[in-house]
Amino acid sequence: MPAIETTALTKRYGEDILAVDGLDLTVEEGEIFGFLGPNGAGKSTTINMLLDFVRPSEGRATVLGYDAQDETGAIRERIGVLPEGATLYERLTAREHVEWVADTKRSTTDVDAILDRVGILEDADRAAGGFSKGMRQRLGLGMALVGDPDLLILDEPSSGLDPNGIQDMRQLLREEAESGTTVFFSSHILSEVEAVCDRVGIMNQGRLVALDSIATLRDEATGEATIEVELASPADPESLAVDSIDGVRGATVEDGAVTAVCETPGVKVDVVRHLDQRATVTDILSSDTSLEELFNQYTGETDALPGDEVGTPDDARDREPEVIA
Ligand SMILES: Nc1ncnc2c1ncn2[C@@H]1O[C@H](COP(=O)(O)OP(=O)(O)OP(=O)(O)O)[C@@H](O)[C@H]1O
Repeated sequence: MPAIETTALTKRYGEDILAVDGLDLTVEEGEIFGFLGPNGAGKSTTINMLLDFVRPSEGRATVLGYDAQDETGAIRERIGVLPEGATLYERLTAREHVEWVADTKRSTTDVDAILDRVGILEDADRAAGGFSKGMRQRLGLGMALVGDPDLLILDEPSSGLDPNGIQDMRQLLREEAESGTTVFFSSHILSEVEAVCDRVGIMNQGRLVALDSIATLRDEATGEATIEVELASPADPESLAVDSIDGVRGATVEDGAVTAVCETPGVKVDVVRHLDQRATVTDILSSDTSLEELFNQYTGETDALPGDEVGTPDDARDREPEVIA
């Protein structure tokens, strides 16, 4: 049974806004799934439909096998949720917040252990009203962990966290997944999800434009890679003949520095071997498609767009103007 399954899930706001456009998505049990997309892509709206905070215009969704609209009680008991901008009660302490969720879920969870896991045990008896953004986020995450949920749904979980907090959060998500919990979380930063996710889905303008592991998405992207090789002494470009290497799109030789643009990252090794036979290589600098470039390719920010079975950014860009960004 998939942890989450949506079928043609659609949400319109009024006549003009198509926030989620026929989403078909399956998240398997035990996965850490990153739900990516730029601002306004439809991530929160999708999550809100899974949680029945928002009713779909069309289509349906199941969560842990239950209908997301008709069986919300059964779902709530088994999931943990960190909604976007989680609301806290200013006068309640951190401990009282977690206890309150435990009561609602009829869970005998160890409240202190949870507060410790999210790094706010020392502040357990302070009112949440005085908490920083990061502490609020940690508390929200703690509330989501109550009752050892089978599925965690987290909307932008690292929002407001400092680098240490982001690191702690990643660790916590990994631990949860190791214990069998499915983790579904949204983010608009690709590098943030790369460290923890098994698969990612990239949303753009309400549609899923990519769905795979980041490694595969990288392969499907342009794959272009650049290598710079420093030689011990200036060399004659003709004698180096870097252009003649299979898979090299273009090369420049300036004094002792050779720069080659390769069709795929694998060609970089051929360039180094080739040069090493003709000159003395003293240094190598290499770069692949950056995560940001990759993300931009899928969300239509550049001209070089990778194809994808699920849909392409071209489709997204070509749609009718009533579809908002
Ligand atoms: N209640 C609403 N009424 C009208 N439009 C809405 C409403 N909620 C969301 N939208 C619109 O739907 C689109 C998708 O928004 P959504 O919040 O789902 O995007 P997102 O991917 O979560 O973005 P972000 O990363 O900024 O949180 C946006 O254009 C947004 O303005």
